[in-house]
Amino acid sequence: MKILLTEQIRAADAYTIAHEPIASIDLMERAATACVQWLTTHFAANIGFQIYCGMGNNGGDGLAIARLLLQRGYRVKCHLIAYRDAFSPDCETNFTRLQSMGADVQTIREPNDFQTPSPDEVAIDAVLGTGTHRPADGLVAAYIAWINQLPNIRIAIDLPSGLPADGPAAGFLTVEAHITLTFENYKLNLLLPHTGKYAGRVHVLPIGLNRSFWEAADTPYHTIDEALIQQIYRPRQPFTHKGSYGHAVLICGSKGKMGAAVLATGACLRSGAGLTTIGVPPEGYAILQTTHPEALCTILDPVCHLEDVLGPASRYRGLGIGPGLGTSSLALHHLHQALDWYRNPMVLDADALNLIAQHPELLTRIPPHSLLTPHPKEFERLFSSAKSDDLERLNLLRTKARELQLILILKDHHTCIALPDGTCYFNTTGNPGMATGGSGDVLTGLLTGLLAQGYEPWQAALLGVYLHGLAGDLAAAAHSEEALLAGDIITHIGKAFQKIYQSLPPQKRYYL
Ligand SMILES: NC(=O)C1=CN([C@@H]2O[C@H](COP(=O)(O)OP(=O)(O)OC[C@H]3O[C@@H](n4cnc5c(N)ncnc54)[C@H](OP(=O)(O)O)[C@@H]3O)[C@@H](O)[C@H]2O)[C@@H](O)CC1
Ligand SMILES: Nc1ncnc2c1ncn2[C@@H]1O[C@H](COP(=O)(O)OP(=O)(O)O)[C@@H](O)[C@H]1O
Ligand SMILES: [K+]
Repeated sequence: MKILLTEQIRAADAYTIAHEPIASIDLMERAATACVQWLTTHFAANIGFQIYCGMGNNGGDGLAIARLLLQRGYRVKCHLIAYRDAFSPDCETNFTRLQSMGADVQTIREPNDFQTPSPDEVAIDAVLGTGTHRPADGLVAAYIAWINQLPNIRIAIDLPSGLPADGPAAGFLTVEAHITLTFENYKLNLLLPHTGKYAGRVHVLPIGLNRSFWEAADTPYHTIDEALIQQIYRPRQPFTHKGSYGHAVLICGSKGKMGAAVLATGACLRSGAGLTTIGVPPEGYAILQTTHPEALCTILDPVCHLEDVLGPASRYRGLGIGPGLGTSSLALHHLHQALDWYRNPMVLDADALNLIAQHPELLTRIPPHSLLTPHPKEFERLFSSAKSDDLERLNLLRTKARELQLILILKDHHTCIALPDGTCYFNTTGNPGMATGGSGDVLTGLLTGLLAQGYEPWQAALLGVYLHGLAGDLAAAAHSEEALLAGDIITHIGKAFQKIYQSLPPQKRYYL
């Protein structure tokens, strides 16, 4: 789904109002209703809400939420942060509607007016949304500093107040939300690490903005959604055999790091690849043969040529190299060999990327449309000009993907996939439980196995990253985020495939 920038969101809003037809006040009511539905599903009727509203449309949402919660019998106290003189028209309408119910709205004109709520009440932040275009100051800044020090749960509406939807945000004082209920789709700054951290857990609430406008909007940024995955994913067909699903080869592992090879192999096997061969150092042979009897195993010694031990490259449809490989001269030898032998799109991860960072001349030898899966540190090593600024790094990612004709997968909470045509896809599956050693090795195995099955490299990237996060979410649901192990992600790949399958429209569900 496309990620629209602030001006486009405003235009989508206006287009929906003109073409649906729906009045802007009714669109606000839809947004507030979606929030109230979420809130009443997650909070029992004895919970009290303190709602902090601004004077623009974000504030209008807050006032409408207050009215709808009151109508459902919740305890609600509403506060108007009077940081300017005039309401936006829809905000004023909702202010009047709330007052006409006899609701008490406290007007806050200066910092001394803030009243400390009871700690068990939920604070709703509806002061600023997508209208934010400058750092908060005055009363708004005082509100943000005040609310951030409360022990209460903070739920932001659309955006944490103070955070612009996109564009630079360094030095912007921002509400630190625990939960953000955002409308229609993610805003760019919710997906980037230095700004997204203010949003807490993000839930996207559809409010039915006009689809034809959305689809026509021009933006390089997308989120990977279920609809896109449904187009990519191909269920297996009956009259097929292991040769139909390709032969994957993994070159991984070194002494003390065979776990990475074991994890990558396990994920590759679970991806659905027809055959998986793993090339390991001599000391890894017994380990791999024991842990994964389903995989073929070949010893790669210091003098071997891949052609001699693995046969012609044309036998394979996917190659993954890097997890646990180390950066020794032997590892470098294997990387050179892989680049000479296998001339099709491959997956490069971990130590393969560290070796390339040490020998940048190798970058131009990588087959076009290969998948590189750096985490932020590896990305920085690869492209030393990488900055810590999120937007600069995002631009660099896109530039390098275009320049080198590679698929760059920058792993993070919202992994970002930059394609050679300059488009970017952010993943929305996955959770912090996956911040544990070996999760990335699992991704490499999955991606290699999908390439082997004949998915186009961009399809393998999007499906693999989504599936990896989904398996991680299912694993976290089973084990908790804390106790999640990389191996649990592999165990849940099957359930993740089933979930994708079950989401398909009936005409694409060939088996039950
Ligand atoms: N399109 C949708 O999907 C729908 C959107 N809806 C809702 O509308 C929200 C956007 O509302 P909005 O445009 O009225 O802006 P909002 O964020 O309320 O700010 C108000 C004004 O504050 C000002 N201002 C800016 N920065 C500031 C600062 N740092 N400190 C102080 N003031 C600052 C600035 O005014 P200016 O300074 O330019 O005069 C700005 O115009 C959106 O987030 C969503 O909640 C839904 O109701 C319906 C569907
Ligand atoms: N907080 C998080 N939220 C979602 N996914 C995460 C989070 N932390 C890590 N991950 C995912 O886990 C994987 C970690 O990869 P990596 O750092 O290479 O691990 P390793 O080298 O230990 O295998 C990536 O796919 C990343 O997106
Ligand atoms: K807000």
